[in-house]
Amino acid sequence: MEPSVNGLRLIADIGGTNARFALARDGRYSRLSSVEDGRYDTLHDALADYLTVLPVEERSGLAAAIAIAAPVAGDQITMTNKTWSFSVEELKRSLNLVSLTVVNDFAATAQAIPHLAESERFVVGLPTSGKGNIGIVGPGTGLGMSALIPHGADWVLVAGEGGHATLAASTEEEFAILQILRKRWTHVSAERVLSGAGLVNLYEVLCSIEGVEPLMLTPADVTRRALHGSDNNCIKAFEYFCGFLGSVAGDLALTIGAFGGIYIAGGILLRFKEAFATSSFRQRFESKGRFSEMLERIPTYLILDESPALTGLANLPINT
Ligand SMILES: Nc1ncnc2c1ncn2[C@@H]1O[C@H](COP(=O)(O)OP(=O)(O)OP(=O)(O)O)[C@@H](O)[C@H]1O
Repeated sequence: MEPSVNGLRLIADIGGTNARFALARDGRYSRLSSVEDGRYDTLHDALADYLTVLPVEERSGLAAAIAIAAPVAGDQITMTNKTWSFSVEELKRSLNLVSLTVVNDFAATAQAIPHLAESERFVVGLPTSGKGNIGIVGPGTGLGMSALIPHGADWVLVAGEGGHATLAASTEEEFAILQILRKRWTHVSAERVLSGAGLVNLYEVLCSIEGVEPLMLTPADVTRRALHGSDNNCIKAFEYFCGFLGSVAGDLALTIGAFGGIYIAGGILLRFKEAFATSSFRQRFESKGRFSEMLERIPTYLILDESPALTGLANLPINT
């Protein structure tokens, strides 16, 4: 990768709803700008708009690193929960960048973990520290998942698409919810309940179980009505959301042997850390039959930084 002319790195965290842009140098970033993706037709337009407000001396000869909510393999990238699609090579050329690195957004989030300040992670449950493999799971527009594996003094990033793995039920009530969701989609992935849209799906299913007509609610409406205690099905939707997340996070911990902990990212739960801490999340995380004792020793953290992927991109070991 070519270094930038002035040591600056353009970084961008592109989610299914929100895009965040900044300029990084020496592992830190500034000039943060957050916008809704919906304002632009293409990623090129969103990046070009950010670049135009930068002073000329900062915008020329830039190297760039982008974290995107999409599988990253090869030159052509297509976002999962958005219609944006682009060629890495063409984007680099059209924006006049000296280099462009594109990684999965949860790979960049994983890269941020060793750089998080104590104040940016909120412990949920009893164990407060651990050592070893780390798992990351994050409900936002979609459900991201990744792992960080220690390798000598370094880390190996593992980006996957675990949010699209099949969701399992652990109780009769969850089974009833899945039965209804299976009428909508033949494959019910974890993302169908563990995302903004997933909160609404849970609310609608709970209404249908009770035989009441659901209101047209946004994800933010569901959490607001849940936390105000004003709507029983919203309260239950939030509770099922946290319970399913505990189960999925526990599965990730078992799968990768995450003795270094599981980190919860994404733009939803950091707004509700107290309610999340008192939910069934941790009990469900540990509730893994004969392996409960193993889970009891694994810490779980909520990341309080809204875009840890930017910190990850600022620290990505590339030559800028
Ligand atoms: N107060 C809230 N309560 C519940 N959900 C919310 C709230 N505010 C926003 N959301 C939902 O959070 C989601 C956006 O999350 P986030 O900010 O992590 O977006 P993103 O980075 O674009 O997502 P992703 O990386 O998953 O593609 C949307 O589905 C939105 O409706």
